[in-house]
Amino acid sequence: MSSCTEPYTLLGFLSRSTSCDADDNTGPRSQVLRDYATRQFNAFLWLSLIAITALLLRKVTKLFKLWAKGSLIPGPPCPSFYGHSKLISGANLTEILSKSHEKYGSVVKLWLGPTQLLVSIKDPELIKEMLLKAKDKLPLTGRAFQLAFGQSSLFVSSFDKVQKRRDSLETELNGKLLERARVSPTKVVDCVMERIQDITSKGSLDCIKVSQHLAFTILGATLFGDAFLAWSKAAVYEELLMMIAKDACFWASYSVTPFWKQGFWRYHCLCTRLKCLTQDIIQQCRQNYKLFCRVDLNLPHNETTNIGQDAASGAPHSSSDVMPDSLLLRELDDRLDAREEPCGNITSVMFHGCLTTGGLISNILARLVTHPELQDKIHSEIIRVQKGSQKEDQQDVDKMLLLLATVYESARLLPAGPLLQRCSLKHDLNLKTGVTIPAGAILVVPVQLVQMDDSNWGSDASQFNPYRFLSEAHATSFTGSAEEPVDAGHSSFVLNDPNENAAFLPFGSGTRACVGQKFAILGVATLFASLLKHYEIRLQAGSENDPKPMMNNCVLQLLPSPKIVFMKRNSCIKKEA
Ligand code: HEM
Repeated sequence: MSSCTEPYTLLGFLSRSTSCDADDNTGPRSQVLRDYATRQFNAFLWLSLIAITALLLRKVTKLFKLWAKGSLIPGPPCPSFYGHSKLISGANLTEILSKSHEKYGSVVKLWLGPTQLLVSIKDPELIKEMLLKAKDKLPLTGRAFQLAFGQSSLFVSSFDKVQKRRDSLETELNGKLLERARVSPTKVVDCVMERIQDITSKGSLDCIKVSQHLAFTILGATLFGDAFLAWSKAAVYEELLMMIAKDACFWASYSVTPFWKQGFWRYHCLCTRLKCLTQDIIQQCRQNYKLFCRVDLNLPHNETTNIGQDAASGAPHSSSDVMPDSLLLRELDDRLDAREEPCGNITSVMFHGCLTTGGLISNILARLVTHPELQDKIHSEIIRVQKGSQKEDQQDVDKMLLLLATVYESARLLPAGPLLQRCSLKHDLNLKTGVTIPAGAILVVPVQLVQMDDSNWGSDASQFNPYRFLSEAHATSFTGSAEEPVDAGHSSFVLNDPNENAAFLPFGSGTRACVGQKFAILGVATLFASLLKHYEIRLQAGSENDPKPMMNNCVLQLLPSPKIVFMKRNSCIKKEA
């Protein structure tokens, strides 16, 4: 029997074709080829169909699981197919959650649509457990940062992607950078005061404006060093940051990036300019550092410092100033993944740090001007601590208990946002109470409610009372309430660690907690120690003194922002700054 009559496969057919070509005509062979192609194509279609069906089945199973597990969590019944989304879009979510928690307990669910389950937790111990176990952030947060500043390894949804960078940033922030933030406020205050004088000469000054400058300058000076204080483009950088903050959440809320909208391209252009400016300041830092090193090699130390100062366009610095900045910038700028945007991490940290720190400073300013007696006490405390201190230029804020308590209390009463948000992208979350939260559900903590709840903070929970963070040295437990104000200046009083109360959450908690907490608290306290030593801050006559918390540029702030004036201290004739 001829080999040409053997059953065919494509390989067999092709290998035999040359030998058979001579005596066969081409008709049956092309037929065979066509049949073969048809079979392969059919097989491909079948495989695709099976894969798509499996994918859909997986999605449907996941959806059924979400519905089944979601139905076990207490919450108001769904008013329509779209769940409570219509209700939420027209009203304040915190208010809705407050009512739901009152009715259904400490874990409550709301459907934001047929596929989106929101679970809110209000009990501090459960919150602590959830924030430890739920390691991912909502994709929306990651998208907002990515859209503005490109791929980075901070503020990303998945915990695995941020873990390494979080740890190294935390070490730097709580080490060298904290030391630096403790030393630089006098320079920062001087720098900001120049701008404040400029603004007051043109019009009035409000808490938000001042705090934005202060936060921006202290963070910039800490991250980029003294070169930042002499940087001519700093004002443009600050303005761009604020313009981006206005729109960041809006553009990120589109599930498909709206390339067809003109407004988006304007926003994109602002972000690109901000990234270029970040590169510019980094370049300046590096040049200063290189110049400093060159000079350092050739000259004795005293001369080195002087020449280094001249070189840095008038920015004074010393060798200890320059080194940590360069290390941190290298650390943040070092891309873990080739797709990461150069400077993406640095710009993200500046963005988050400026907005949140600015919010906290503005809140403290508003409290100080509406509580002048407290401001006087803090001023006395600053003077008293400084008298006993060896270092003239450094603020010993650890001993300024009332000042620190004021920072804690201001952060408690007005967190950066009304909700902390998390999710567990891959696994269901089993809480000790037996509640199971399905994977992919949006987990929120209504921080404003928790931080103003009588059961966590006592009957004066909604009042501004920094003394709640101070207690007598022999008192052991910290309940959060302080019936009798204590004399903070008396050495027998101690400052309570705010994190001992599980309901203190302005910096979040658990696996994705803010890595800048210690840095922000001590940095802001040091800044106020410098500011209040030289200036008295007063409410401008006729200004609003009962502002309410509202969202402004991505953070909660007291609005309308109180108008303030700065009065120089220790001068016979107090003059307005
Ligand atoms: C008053 C100032 C600040 C406030 C109120 C604040 C607040 C927060 C909050 C609420 C979170 C989310 C926490 C959670 O979900 O559990 C967060 C995350 C974060 N914060 Fe801050 N923050 C402040 C300053 C800073 C500063 C100055 C830095 C760095 C220089 C910083 C770096 C970070 C980082 C890197 C994260 C993300 C952690 C992650 O996604 O894993 N923060 N912050």
